[in-house]
Amino acid sequence: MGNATGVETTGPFGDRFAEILTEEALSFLADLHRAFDGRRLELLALRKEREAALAAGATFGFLPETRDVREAEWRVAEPAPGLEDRRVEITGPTDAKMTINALNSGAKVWLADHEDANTPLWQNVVEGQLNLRDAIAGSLSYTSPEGKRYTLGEGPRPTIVMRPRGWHLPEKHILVDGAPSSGSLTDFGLYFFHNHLATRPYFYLPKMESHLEARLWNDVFAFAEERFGRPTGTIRATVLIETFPAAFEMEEILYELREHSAGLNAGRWDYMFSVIKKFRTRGRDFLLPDRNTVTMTVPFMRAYTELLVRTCHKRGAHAIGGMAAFIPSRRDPGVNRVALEKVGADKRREAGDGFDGSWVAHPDLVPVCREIFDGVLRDRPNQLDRLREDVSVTAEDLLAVGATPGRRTEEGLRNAVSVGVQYLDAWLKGTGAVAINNMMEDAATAEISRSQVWQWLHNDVALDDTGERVTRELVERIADEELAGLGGDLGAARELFMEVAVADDFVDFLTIPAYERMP
Ligand SMILES: CC(=O)SCCNC(=O)CCNC(=O)[C@H](O)C(C)(C)COP(=O)(O)OP(=O)(O)OC[C@H]1O[C@@H](n2cnc3c(N)ncnc32)[C@H](O)[C@@H]1OP(=O)(O)O
Ligand SMILES: O=CC(=O)O
Ligand SMILES: [Mg+2]
Repeated sequence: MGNATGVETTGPFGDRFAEILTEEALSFLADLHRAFDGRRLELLALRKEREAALAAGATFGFLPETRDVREAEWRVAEPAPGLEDRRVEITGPTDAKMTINALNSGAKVWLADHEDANTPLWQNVVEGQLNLRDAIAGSLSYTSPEGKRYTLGEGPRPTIVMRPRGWHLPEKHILVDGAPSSGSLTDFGLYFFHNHLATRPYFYLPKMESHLEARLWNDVFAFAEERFGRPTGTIRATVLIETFPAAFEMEEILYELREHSAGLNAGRWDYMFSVIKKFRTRGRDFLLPDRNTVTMTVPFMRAYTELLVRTCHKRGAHAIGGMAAFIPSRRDPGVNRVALEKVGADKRREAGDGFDGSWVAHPDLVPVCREIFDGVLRDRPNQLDRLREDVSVTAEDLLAVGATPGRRTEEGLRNAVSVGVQYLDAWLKGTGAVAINNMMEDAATAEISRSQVWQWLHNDVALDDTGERVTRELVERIADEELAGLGGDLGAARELFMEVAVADDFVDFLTIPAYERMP
């Protein structure tokens, strides 16, 4: 294990961890920490201030102080090599099998996920970096417990875009000058350090809440490029617009990162979570119906994606669509047909709206996404030329949450509790993405489940079908009933779910108390 000054790494340590945690790599992480962690913590404190203002009655709007940025003429950097054509992007965690399957999937891009689809178990953090490094070197292979052998195929491989953790998460196994380091800087720093010469260092940036947070990432990138003598713009980043406040700062976020920008992505699941979270105490104007009925065509979601495409194309940036959660099945043709239909409809809407490409959760969904985008793009690599000047979205349109049609039902509540607990059980055991009821569940979708329960409970909601009030007792009773049929010991996951779904204090991210429970 490397021995950089002021850095302490704490176990457990696997066989090849020393190949990632070298003295030089840890010393780079320490430099990043010393240069940027103070600002990270200040920006997290600013989030709290904004949230307190919202609770006191404030709202979101386009910022008066950045009007100049919105009105000036500027464009982001030209699309970087390997990112010109992003018509189909597969996402997934970085364990060896998924890494190989994603790289053999035929997608144009692989989002290598250390975020929503990953439990940041120390082993996952370091082994993920090993797998990425080995995959980039072409040497990654894997044999499953059943004896199936996995190797990288000969065909063209997707461009790798790595997604580090969000600014809010610490990495408690790396202490710098006695303080836990940042999960974002750890994931970014290790990936950049080990791979910037072997491949193009591209990133997806999650869960940002302001252009000041984008400025911090931009400064981190400039620091890394300068430190290793790489030209400006070597690093590229696609920002997920997946928080409510960020939707009001899309132009500013692109502007801050303009030399490093690779566009924006519509991260629908965290966006929905953020909408619930930010206005959770503000009563009926922000109350959403059952999660599964909030589709991408309800007014406030439509406003957000339309504005995203228009904003990106005005600035020469790619607009990338999000994740339809339906998972295909190789065993059940009925489930498979429904997934292909639902995902197909979602991708058709995105391609028609001007998105340049979109996400899929599973290799069997790559063809449907590709065919739909092929049909719209034809021989063009993207549709940056579709300016969508017909789109006009106001702050009121983005805020029109209360206009969402639908009902709050007992079935919706049961689904939130059951799926939420099952997901947390998987997360605590080290798996950050799972299929439950043929739907992809990850940290973002679980956040919706638990925050929706919290919101209904704390806004005195009566269910539309039964008339029953949502109380702690009802949620506990539903948990008893739903979990009884599932088997296994779900006690730890249930306790965590109750902490984040019914306690009076709203926990910012469920991954924070969940991470505290990890070794
Ligand atoms: C809100 C957001 O942030 S969305 C982005 C984050 N979320 C994700 O990335 C989720 C990605 N998807 C997944 O993790 C998986 O598809 C799951 C967990 C939902 C379902 O996975 P499984 O239960 O393994 O599905 P299934 O059994 O149908 O998989 C069939 C094969 O495809 C592989 N596979 C499935 N999804 C993926 C993927 N995303 N990447 C690579 N390979 C995959 C499986 O490893 C399996 O391979 P095998 O036949 O060699 O064993
Ligand atoms: O990260 C994507 C999302 O939808 O959340
Ligand atoms: Mg997300």
